[in-house]
Amino acid sequence: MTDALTDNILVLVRHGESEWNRLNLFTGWRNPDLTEKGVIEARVAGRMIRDNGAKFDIAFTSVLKRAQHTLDIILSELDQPDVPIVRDAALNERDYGELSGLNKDEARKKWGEAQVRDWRRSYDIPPPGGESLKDTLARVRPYYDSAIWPQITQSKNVIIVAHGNSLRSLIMILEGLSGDEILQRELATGAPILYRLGADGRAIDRKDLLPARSLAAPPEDRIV
Ligand SMILES: O=C(O)[C@@H](CO)OP(=O)(O)O
Repeated sequence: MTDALTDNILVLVRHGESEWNRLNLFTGWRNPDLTEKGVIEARVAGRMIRDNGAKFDIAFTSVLKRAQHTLDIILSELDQPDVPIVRDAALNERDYGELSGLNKDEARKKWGEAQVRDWRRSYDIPPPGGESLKDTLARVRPYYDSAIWPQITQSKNVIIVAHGNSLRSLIMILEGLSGDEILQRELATGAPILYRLGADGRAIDRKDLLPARSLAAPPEDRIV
């Protein structure tokens, strides 16, 4: 890991806590906004990124409110409100299909712990009518290659604010991880990950900016 920030900086941030994270509901493509805690997490994320000296040329996010709102707050904390923003459904959370809007504990009671775990954290088992992580990667990868990577090759600094599973897909691409390897990684809400990338598009180093205890909430409260 190096402290110096040079060209080809890519920052990933999962949105702050949403209303449905708080209610423990499967969310997917549904569109709840941030809670007050989520707004604070986004502000803290912006300050952590600012303290690391990152300046951005372009931002990418999904078409969902919780990610867009988080990005707006981060850019305002960075005092860079004019950074161009590209919004695309390719960066949306994986579609949870028929589970969308259901309570996660109720779902465990109905279908059993193992089945729900397979839907949530297997690589290639989709929930009924929804997308697996493999399906999500299949739409994130071409978008990364055609829209995001060309910006990075022009030495643009890029920030992406998205969702647990679209970000897992990006991390697989950046770190060259397998489906099994990525499933060990839980992404906390509002926790920025800063990458410096090499010419092959792979990460040269990674810095996780969320300290063990943040002003907003300890990381273990943010795994939802
Ligand atoms: O509900 C969702 O859309 C996601 C992210 O919160 O949940 P999970 O962690 O089960 O993939």
